[in-house]
Amino acid sequence: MSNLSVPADSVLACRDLHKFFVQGPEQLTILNDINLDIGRGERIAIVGPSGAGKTTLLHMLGGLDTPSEGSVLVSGKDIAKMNDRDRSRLRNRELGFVYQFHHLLAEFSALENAAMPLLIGGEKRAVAFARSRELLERVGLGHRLEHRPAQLSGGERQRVAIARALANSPACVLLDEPTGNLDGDTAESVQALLLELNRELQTSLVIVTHDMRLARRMDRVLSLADGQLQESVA
Ligand SMILES: Nc1ncnc2c1ncn2[C@@H]1O[C@H](COP(=O)(O)OP(=O)(O)OP(=O)(O)O)[C@@H](O)[C@H]1O
Repeated sequence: MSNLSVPADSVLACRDLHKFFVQGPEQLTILNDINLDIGRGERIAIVGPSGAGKTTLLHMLGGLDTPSEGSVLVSGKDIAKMNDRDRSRLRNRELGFVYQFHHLLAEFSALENAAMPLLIGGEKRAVAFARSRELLERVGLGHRLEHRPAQLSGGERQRVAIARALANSPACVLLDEPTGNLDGDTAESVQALLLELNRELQTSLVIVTHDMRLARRMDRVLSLADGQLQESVA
C-alpha cells in the first residue's frame, strides 16, 4: 500500500492520485499518478494545455470531487477517511477557494459575502462580521462594505472573493484563473494583493492559470500534461 506520511509543514498533499472518466466505451485517464506536497506559505502554479485536467486536479485537492484512486491529505489528514461532516468542516477551516467568476451571492452585501465561511462554520455573527470588515479593509474595500456584487467592479468582486477565501484563516487557498476575467491593470493589482497576503499571512497558494506571468510569480510552476505533473522550467 502507498505511504501516506507527509512532511511536517504539509498543508495539502496528494498521493498516487488518479482520475478516470468513463465516456461511452472509453475510459479517459485525466490524472495519472499525481504526487504533490504543498508546504506552509508555499506558492504553486499549475499550468498546462486546455483540457489537461488542471481544474479536475484542483477540485480533487479541494475535496470538491473524489479521486478514482489515491489520497488527498489536508493538513496531514486523509479526507477520504472522514465522514461528510468532518470533511466539510476541515475543508471550511483549512482551505479557501477563489474562482475565475467570483461566485458571490447576489442578494448579500460584500460584508455578508466575505463573512459567509465563518457563518457557515457556526461563528457568532458579531465575530464573523468584525473579521469580514477587517479583511475587506485589508483588501482595500473598507468603503464598499454594504455594496452588493452587482454594485461592485470586476476587480472589487474578486477582492471580496479573496477576503471570503481568507475568512477562516485557511492554511491554503486554491485559485482557478483568479484574474482571468479582469483587465490588465486590475489583474495586476489583484495579483499583487495575493502575493502580499501570502507573505503576510503565510497562506499557501495553489493557482491554476494560463497566465505565465502570474505563474512565474509563484515559487514553483508545475506543468500538467498527459495526466502527469512535472516541474516546469519556464
Ligand atoms: N464529468 C466529466 N466526464 C467526462 N469528462 C470530463 C468530466 N469532467 C472533465 N472531463 C474532461 O477532463 C478533461 C480535463 O478537464 P479540466 O476542466 O480539468 O481541464 P483544464 O486543464 O482545467 O482545462 P482548461 O484550461 O480549458 O480550463 C477535459 O477533457 C474534460 O472534457
